[in-house]
Amino acid sequence: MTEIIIATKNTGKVREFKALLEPLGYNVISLLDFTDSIDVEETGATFVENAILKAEAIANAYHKRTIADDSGLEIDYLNGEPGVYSARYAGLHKDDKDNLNKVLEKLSTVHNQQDRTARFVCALAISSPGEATKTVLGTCEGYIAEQPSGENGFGYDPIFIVKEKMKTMASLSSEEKNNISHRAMALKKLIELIK
Ligand SMILES: O=c1[nH]c(=O)c2ncn([C@@H]3O[C@H](COP(=O)(O)OP(=O)(O)OP(=O)(O)O)[C@@H](O)[C@H]3O)c2[nH]1
Ligand SMILES: [Mg+2]
Repeated sequence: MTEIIIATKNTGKVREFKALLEPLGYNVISLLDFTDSIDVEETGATFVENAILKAEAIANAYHKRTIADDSGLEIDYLNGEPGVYSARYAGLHKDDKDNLNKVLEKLSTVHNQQDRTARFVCALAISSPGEATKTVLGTCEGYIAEQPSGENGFGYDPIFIVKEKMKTMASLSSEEKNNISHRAMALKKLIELIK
């Protein structure tokens, strides 16, 4: 089995990467498997810049092939917010519920669905010792719901209505999400690039 590090501490992401990569023969390890893992500051202005920062820092620290994911939600009415600040939108304590409530609050006067358009974006960077870093981008279009629904997924999934399904991401099964998500789209491109 080919071992690959996913440079994340986000349990939702780890679960999805395992489901997507293990059937292809990859042994997925994440920063949750290291007791001494380093924290990489996300100082980039874009998802791609942050994914590169995380992938290169972890590949250099552990001398192994590493994929990093920087992702988030872009809401058109809010000029692209929360964007790269998605994880820490309501503060550095990084609470999913507080983050999605802040979004609902900011859109509380906007009732026309056409004014609530949004997309999930996922940038992946892959860094291997001695090789140039490669990046890809995946997106998933939708709308912000007026209230949360669904129990699956993580983050903003309960308030993100997937355009293709007209259901919230959190109402989809993990198999359905992993067929259409921003992360799945990006990973498909990355696998083409590295195989
Ligand atoms: O509902 C969601 N479904 C998704 O599929 C999804 N993907 C990303 N996000 C949001 O965007 C932040 C990423 O920020 P992020 O890339 O910096 O990750 P993170 O800080 O959570 O972990 P790490 O990978 O940096 O260790 C996350 O925390 C979430 O709030 C998602 N929300
Ligand atoms: Mg982060």
